[in-house]
Amino acid sequence: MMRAEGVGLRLNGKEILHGVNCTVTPGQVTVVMGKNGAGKSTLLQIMAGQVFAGKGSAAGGAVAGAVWLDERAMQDIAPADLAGRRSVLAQSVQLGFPLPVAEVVELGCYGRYHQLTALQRKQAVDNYLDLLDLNPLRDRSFLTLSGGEQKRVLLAKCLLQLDAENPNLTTNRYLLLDEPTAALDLEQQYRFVDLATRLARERGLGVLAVLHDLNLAARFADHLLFLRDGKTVASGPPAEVLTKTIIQATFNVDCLIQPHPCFNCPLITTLPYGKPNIAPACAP
Ligand SMILES: Nc1ncnc2c1ncn2[C@@H]1O[C@H](COP(=O)(O)OP(=O)(O)OP(=O)(O)O)[C@@H](O)[C@H]1O
Repeated sequence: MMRAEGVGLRLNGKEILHGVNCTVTPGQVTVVMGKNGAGKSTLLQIMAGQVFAGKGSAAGGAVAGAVWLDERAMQDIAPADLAGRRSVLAQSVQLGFPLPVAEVVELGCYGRYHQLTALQRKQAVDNYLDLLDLNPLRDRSFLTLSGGEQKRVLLAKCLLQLDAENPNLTTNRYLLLDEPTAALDLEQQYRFVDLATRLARERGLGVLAVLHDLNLAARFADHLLFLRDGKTVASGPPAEVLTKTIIQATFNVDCLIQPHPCFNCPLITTLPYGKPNIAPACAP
């Protein structure tokens, strides 16, 4: 299990996070939601071990609290070990040179490059290119891809880093996704989250995802954490925390919550305040 306990961060006099707890369980999907600037990415970076709890952050603030990866303090885990235990899809990634797609994906096995033969590396790359429907793009420069295509390439690299499809690995592995569906078309959004969920259910990965879409979260999350201004508004299973009051307190929007007509989860329609032209049946 990956756990953040009482995580806090203050930067330039501003409280970015305060006393936040977050758990990622192998086999499950935890989704973090909140308005822009709520502290979601900061929490994900701290949980990823990119900013150490208990030590000064790169930006100068001290991180309070602790992060545990399977009961070991995050800062005690060697980078090479950490690389095989968790991978991170960042919100935005800049690549300064025109690497072909297949080579970007191959960077995922950098940590165990010399343990694999050239053929094994190629097979691993082919496998994850297939999984993400990227074969037609394999020789294209990463820099020429659309934003959504780049996201899929980077996910393939993250999954290869974890050897995510390998059923023989016994250590827990965690996939941390910061707004993975931003820039994806509707089909790809669904496929991306569906794939992450399948890897959790079938391969036992623990998934932590920052999402902005309440309905994707309602459909796929096992656990939801709502943040506002760096503080926890609510945390729990979707059935408990997807309420009008909590959504209002987190996002400042009103909403209508109905049973989903197709899936066993709620369907949330957000409603702007003060709109007189809402049909009476939808009035909050
Ligand atoms: N070095 C810094 N100094 C001051 N404030 C900072 C610094 N770095 C980040 N912040 C602030 O911390 C807050 C949380 O940022 P974070 O990126 O975690 O938000 P977020 O919830 O992921 O937002 P978004 O949905 O827009 O991606 C923001 O208000 C941001 O401006």
